[in-house]
Amino acid sequence: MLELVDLTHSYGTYRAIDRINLTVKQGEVVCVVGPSGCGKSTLLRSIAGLIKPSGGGVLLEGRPVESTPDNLAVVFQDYSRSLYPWLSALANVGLPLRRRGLNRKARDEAAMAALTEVGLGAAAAKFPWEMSGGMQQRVSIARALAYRPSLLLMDEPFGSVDAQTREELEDLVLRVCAHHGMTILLITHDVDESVYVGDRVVVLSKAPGTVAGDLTVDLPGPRDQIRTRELDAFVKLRADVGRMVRGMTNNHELETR
Ligand SMILES: Nc1ncnc2c1ncn2[C@@H]1O[C@H](COP(=O)(O)OP(=O)(O)OP(=O)(O)O)[C@@H](O)[C@H]1O
Repeated sequence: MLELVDLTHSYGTYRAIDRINLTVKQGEVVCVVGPSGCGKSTLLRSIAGLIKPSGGGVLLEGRPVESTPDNLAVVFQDYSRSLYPWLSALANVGLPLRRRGLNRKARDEAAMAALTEVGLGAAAAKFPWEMSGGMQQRVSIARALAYRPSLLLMDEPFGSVDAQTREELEDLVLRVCAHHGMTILLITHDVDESVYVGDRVVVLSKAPGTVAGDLTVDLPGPRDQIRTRELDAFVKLRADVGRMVRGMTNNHELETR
């Protein structure tokens, strides 16, 4: 459903990402990890049509991405800048649904259902400044989920919330996306999270970022925060991804080990 072909981007003379080739299947959860500054956010912004790549291209459901596609939603790490402070949680979640052509009543119903799904049904009338950071990020996630995109892009979505909220949100996103058959591309610097959340982990090399590794996460589902992380297979995968991020190994070496 998503295809990146030789995707390259430079800021002036500085090359941030270099000939990234990647195919993501419908319904897959793909995590992208890599060292700081390797171009993860540049990659996500190119897929979202927020920047025009200097080379190569992005195909979403067979169509070239030239501006932000309709069938896509993005969740950023910085929730404080992604919600409108003058709108209630309900109105923030309902706003993008105008693009779906829904009337006010249908928008409010869908927004309320999404807020309930993230545990914020009782806070629908609150404004962002009346909510904690974790609650605001839940609202951002509810907004993306309510929109029912075919592709959900997430850039460090759980990076600014406390550890317990983070675990709850990881499980929530996995559950809702699996239920609605959404495809997820999630960027994180957290190796542990990438293995817990992903069906696949794509590792970018240090700058300019290119695909250094692509690992299938063959762990039983549904994932469980305690039991999954105890599995020998989880511990091994986490070590493999950790080595790849540090440039100590690659796919070929892992396959021939
Ligand atoms: N708008 C911009 N103009 C110039 N350089 C930029 C711009 N955005 C990013 N860069 C540079 O491109 C490189 C890649 O940045 P990017 O934010 O994509 O990396 P990242 O892997 O997401 O980083 P981090 O893990 O630290 O968030 C960095 O060296 C950064 O300084």
